[in-house]
Amino acid sequence: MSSSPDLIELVSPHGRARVSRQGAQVLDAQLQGRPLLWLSPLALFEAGKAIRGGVPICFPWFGKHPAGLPAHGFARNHDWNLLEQRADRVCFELRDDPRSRALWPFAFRLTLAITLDSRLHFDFRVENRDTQSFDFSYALHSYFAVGDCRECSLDGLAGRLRREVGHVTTPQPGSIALALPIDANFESAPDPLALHDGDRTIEIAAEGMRSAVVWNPGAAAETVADIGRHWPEYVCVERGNIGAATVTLLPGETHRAGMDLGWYEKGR
Ligand SMILES: O=P(O)(O)OC[C@H]1O[C@@H](O)[C@H](O)[C@@H](O)[C@@H]1O
Repeated sequence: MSSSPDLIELVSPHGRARVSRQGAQVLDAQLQGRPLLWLSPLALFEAGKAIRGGVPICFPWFGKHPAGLPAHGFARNHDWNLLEQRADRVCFELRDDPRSRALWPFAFRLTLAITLDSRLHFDFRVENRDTQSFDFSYALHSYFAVGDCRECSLDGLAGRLRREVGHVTTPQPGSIALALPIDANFESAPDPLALHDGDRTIEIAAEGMRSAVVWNPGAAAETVADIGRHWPEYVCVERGNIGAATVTLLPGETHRAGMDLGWYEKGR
């Protein structure tokens, strides 16, 4: 990918990250010399289309829309305004405009501040600027860079209700082994999650985001144009508020939430 004014590079003594103004999307990040987030080598950079990798923001709905509107909402496809930029921090906003109102008829303001220190922090706010209340769901859809997803496992969701199309909803019995494909929603997942990737553990902590989604399509993604043979290189573990955790905001109210990503060596 060539450098462009729409691409911002964050640098700290602990690592670096690249952020796209489209979607206020972190595209990739390295911490302590190792990749934390995965950007597909086959990612297509087409204006207004979702970029495969990093941390897209799904808003104001999550997943497929019942009326066929764009999956995961529009926030990831729109250019956000740059509010603040420092070496290790960037802050963006997205406000409603005629394009957003054609899809979701509300006045709103989102802000996303991304800070890189020894971890990667996201501070996400949604403000209702309308005269009526609205509901929304959202997720910070992180693609983590792993050695081989089939050898990874995820801890932190044991006992939480696991919802998956075509499966009975039951409590998650223990660790999730990512050797098998999964596309599961956990509407309540209050604890930090631990993604085990070989000799390291990636920690995914959130505040004010009750839900988690785990998506690992396995070999079925071979036919997806912007994933192809690279499917073993990532695991998606998302945090947000979806389903029963959908947020309602009255006029003038603001929803605040955060996510914090990092990794440590096993047996530290
Ligand atoms: O291809 P998209 O729109 O980015 O979605 C990717 C995946 O995103 C996940 O969050 C969903 O749970 C999956 O069902 C979906 O396939």
